[in-house]
Amino acid sequence: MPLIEVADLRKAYGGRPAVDGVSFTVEEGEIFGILGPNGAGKTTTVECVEGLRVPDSGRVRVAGLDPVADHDQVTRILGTQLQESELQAKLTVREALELYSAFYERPADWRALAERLGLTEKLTTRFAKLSGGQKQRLSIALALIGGPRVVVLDELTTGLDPRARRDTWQLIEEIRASGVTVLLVTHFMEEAQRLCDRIAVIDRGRVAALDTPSGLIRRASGSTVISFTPSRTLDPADLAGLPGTASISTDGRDGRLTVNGTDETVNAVITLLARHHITAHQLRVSDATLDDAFLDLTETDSAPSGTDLKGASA
Ligand SMILES: Nc1ncnc2c1ncn2[C@@H]1O[C@H](COP(=O)(O)OP(=O)(O)OP(=O)(O)O)[C@@H](O)[C@H]1O
Repeated sequence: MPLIEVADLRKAYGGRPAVDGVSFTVEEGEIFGILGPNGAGKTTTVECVEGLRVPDSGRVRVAGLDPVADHDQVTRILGTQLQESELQAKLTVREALELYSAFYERPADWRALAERLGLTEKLTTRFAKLSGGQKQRLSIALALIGGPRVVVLDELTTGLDPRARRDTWQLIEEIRASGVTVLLVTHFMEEAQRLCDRIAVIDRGRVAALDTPSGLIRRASGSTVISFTPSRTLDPADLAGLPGTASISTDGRDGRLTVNGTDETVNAVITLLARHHITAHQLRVSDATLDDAFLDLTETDSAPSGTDLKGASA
């Protein structure tokens, strides 16, 4: 039995569907990612899983339990991240850990959790004085304090600097290694690609694709990226007809061409260049990234380019 089951979930606000028939399952031990542009319905979906919102229709189960009807039991299985507004600014780290421990019959040892999350030095620091990364680590500690089987982490690394983000990724991997399943909502492609076993790409309230990161990349058209600066002008139309070509873009500054295609396209591009006696300067052939797949799988007007979709669209 999957640990989380969501089937044909629907939720509308004021008649406007936010989640419009979402289905997925999360197996025990997975890091399962929910990825999508702003307003796609990610938070609404996970809040239905957490029992914080009541679905209009569809089925949601956590370890076979209904998150709304069996809310108390579900909170013992599912750890949720703290919202910043939930903690008093003057509360110290130690007080927060003790307070949250008191919510559970058999809480985890908060001292060990604090040690594992690098918070031991900060036990007497007030919440308001913690850095962004420390607040996130405290939020993870509080999500784990009830000894959950699954933890929901929503936009965990948004606003963190690259080092704090990488530290948090390591923590997420350690959480999974300790046997806790992770449901991760993220805007960051690199994060999803590095951490998740499987990803549901949600777009406009629906699952646009559900696969492993590499499966999503393969599925998107143009899984091989060829880029080069031609020694003289090359008409992109000549490239468009080559086998496997999915898209072509030109950098207006230096005329560098980028072709998304297949392995077959690589050979065809090289043959074409040779035939026209054109040298390809700084020729690079690489695999497409999850970024490329994401843009291909989601509607273009809601999917700005770049790795930080939230930042890019703000
Ligand atoms: N309480 C609410 N009342 C009315 N509309 C809402 C409410 N919560 C969410 N919405 C709308 O539902 C849609 C989906 O929102 P949701 O927060 O689930 O998306 P999201 O994918 O998590 O977005 P983001 O990445 O921007 O956080 C959006 O159009 C949003 O404006």
